[in-house]
Amino acid sequence: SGKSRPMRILQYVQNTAVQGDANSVISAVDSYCANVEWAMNVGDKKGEILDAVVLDVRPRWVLELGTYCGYSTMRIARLLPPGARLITLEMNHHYAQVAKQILGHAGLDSQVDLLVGASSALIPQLKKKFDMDKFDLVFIDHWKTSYLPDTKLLEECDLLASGTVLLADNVTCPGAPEYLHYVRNSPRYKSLYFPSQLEYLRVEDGMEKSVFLG
Ligand SMILES: Nc1ncnc2c1ncn2CCCCCNC(=O)c1cc(-c2ccc(F)cc2)cc(O)c1O
Ligand SMILES: [Mg+2]
Repeated sequence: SGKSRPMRILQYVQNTAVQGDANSVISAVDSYCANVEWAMNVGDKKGEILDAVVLDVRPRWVLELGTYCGYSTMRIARLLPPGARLITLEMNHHYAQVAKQILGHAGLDSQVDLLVGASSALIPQLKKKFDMDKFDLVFIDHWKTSYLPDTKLLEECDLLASGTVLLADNVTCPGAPEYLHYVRNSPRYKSLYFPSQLEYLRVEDGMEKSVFLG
């Protein structure tokens, strides 16, 4: 039942996870997608790399590009210091609707602002909309061909400070070759590859952590 894959994930979460317990919601999504049907969440293996980066950065302002069902949104939001904010951008209204409900089940909706629209249209509005200046952490997980143009847009909009961390999912599979070439060759970034596996599968993937040098 459930018309779409995100809807089926939401129903499984509502039927099995403990309301208000983010870790039980994360585990429910992982067990559904590992055992019932695959979905493009960052997953539990790469999720541990994401967790480690969030804990190391202790960010006040976080931007996520590509929400999907809100899985990585939850992983980030549950580790934020008090008063920190996570802004997540999702193109697809249906995905955004499901993500809102999954975040609500986890009790994490107060730290998260979910905007629906194209990242290229929304990024230039963020400073004014949220009265903020720079992001401390950006998690990039949307269209793989948008990684590079949106990184350049973040630079142009003066949303990156010296020390801002960009963490990009899927740089090996499906791959983001132009993005990788840019962050690995630009003198404005210090880049490091974290090898891992594609979510729920024995396929190589990895995440690229790139620190903006200003
Ligand atoms: N606000 C915005 N602006 C622009 N684009 C926006 C957006 N909001 C959303 N999108 C559009 C993102 C659509 C989903 C992006 N993610 C992916 O496409 C993705 C694909 C795989 C995959 C791997 C192996 C396979 F065989 C098949 C698929 C794995 C992943 O971890 C992925 O993140
Ligand atoms: Mg991904």
